[in-house]
Amino acid sequence: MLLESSLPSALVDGQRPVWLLLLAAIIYWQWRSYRQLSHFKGPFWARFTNLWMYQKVSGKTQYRDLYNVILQYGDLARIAPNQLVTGDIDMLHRMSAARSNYTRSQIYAGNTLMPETHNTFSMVDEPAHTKRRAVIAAGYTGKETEELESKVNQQIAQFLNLIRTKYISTDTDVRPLDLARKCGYFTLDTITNLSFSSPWGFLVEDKDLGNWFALVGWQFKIVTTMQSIPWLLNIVTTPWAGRLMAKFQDPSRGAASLVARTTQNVQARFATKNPGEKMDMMGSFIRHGITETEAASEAILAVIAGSDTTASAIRSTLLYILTNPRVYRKLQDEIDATAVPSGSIISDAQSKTLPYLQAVIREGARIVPPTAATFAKVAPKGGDTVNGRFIPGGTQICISILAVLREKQVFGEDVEMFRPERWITDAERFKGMEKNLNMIWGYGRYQCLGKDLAWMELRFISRYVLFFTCLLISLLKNFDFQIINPSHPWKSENYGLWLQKNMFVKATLRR
Ligand code: HEM
Repeated sequence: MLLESSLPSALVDGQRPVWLLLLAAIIYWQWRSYRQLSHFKGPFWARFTNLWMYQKVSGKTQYRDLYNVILQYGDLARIAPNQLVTGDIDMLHRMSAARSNYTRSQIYAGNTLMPETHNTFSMVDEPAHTKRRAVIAAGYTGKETEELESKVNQQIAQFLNLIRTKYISTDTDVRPLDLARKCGYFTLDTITNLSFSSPWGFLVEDKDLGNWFALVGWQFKIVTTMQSIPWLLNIVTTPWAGRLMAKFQDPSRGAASLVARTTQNVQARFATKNPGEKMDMMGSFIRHGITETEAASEAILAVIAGSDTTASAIRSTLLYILTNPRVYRKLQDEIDATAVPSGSIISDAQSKTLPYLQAVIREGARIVPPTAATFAKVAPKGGDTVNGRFIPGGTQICISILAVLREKQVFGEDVEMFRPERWITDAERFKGMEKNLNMIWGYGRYQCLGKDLAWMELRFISRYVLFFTCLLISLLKNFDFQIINPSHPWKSENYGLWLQKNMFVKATLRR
């Protein structure tokens, strides 16, 4: 009696069978979704609900939680009713290889940056993705970019100039320098210089133009949150939802300001007599047949993907150098002993005289992967059998890059420690570590297109190392840095991409 009176009236009148049927359907659906991956272990709640993943995303530590799940339950652990996680390099190759029958998951659709226009990174339609990749690939190799090195150098010079003119401290006058923010300015100016032959001027103005850095945190959060809840993702990635959201955005602030500015740059280019004439990334896209709308969406992707990842890599590496006096001293000694004019491009031969710097850069990318998103792929229709276990078709498989970069058999027992010396080893061991490290770029047909630009092999030294090397050499050669607050050196949160801020240092002149 009491129970009946506390139930909704629909349950106690004539509609009771309908409600019971609905309840039975829900229980059956839950049971079925639990059953399909019940032979994979994982956290208890993750077997029944996506809220486990949502909670980890909101906790801003998903990248580490997924690694811990693998440590506890083994590889191919279950992290949601329809999701597994892997840190096994063979599995990663299997899913992304050129002829793999795995596909991208719907999560990628959340990377749409303009309503109704997909970019390479948001395309879930495989043939469309392959076609678009072919159009833009040449622009990303850097081979069609005139004066690539000098464009990077211009920005390094600008960065050094900013520190020299505004942020040099003395014993009596401390001028805190937020390296996190300035590295972001540097990479945004560099990528816009490479894309449009004209940097946007964050460094010159020393200003967060369009409030990008101020607002990026909650914007990352919205994207990753909806990516962790499939039904929400399906709604927000529909064209009408995209149009609706665009209406509420202020084009002078945050991501919308980046979109507006990039679109203006692209429109200006298409308004010229010969839009494909300039030898920069945009010129290359146009020469390879891209339309104006497609060009805008690809340029926005290049600006966001190309700036944030690289800035994170530079910040993290710098933080680990500055907080490890032994490494800092050894590196500075190596740089001082090398006759490289500050800010200039080092030759292949010179690069070989800087083995420790290369080790530091590799170890920096290993200890804090520049991006730690899940990049989930989907098992083929008929399913797949991996190491004797059947993965039903449609299962999403996420990547734990941290598991790849913390593999003890490959990197040694001290995987949690920043120790560049591990890279100075025999060729065989180095090859194994490099194979794992290379996974920071993804693999095969989905691999990062900016890799060549960022880490292009110039035999021994890569262009990423070049990009990076020149900046690190210049910074460490010219200045001494001291973390201002060693107990809170920076604020770092992970939303797949990193949100790193407040990395205040005291910079003093060395020469
Ligand atoms: C340290 C720097 C960087 C890292 C670690 C990195 C990593 C990645 C990863 C892991 C992916 C996704 C792979 C997958 O879907 O499985 C990706 C995609 C992509 N990255 Fe990067 N990236 C970096 C820098 C850059 C730069 C500098 C640019 C542009 C100039 C760039 C442009 C792209 C593009 C366009 C894609 C989409 C490729 C596709 O969808 O086919 N990235 N990157």
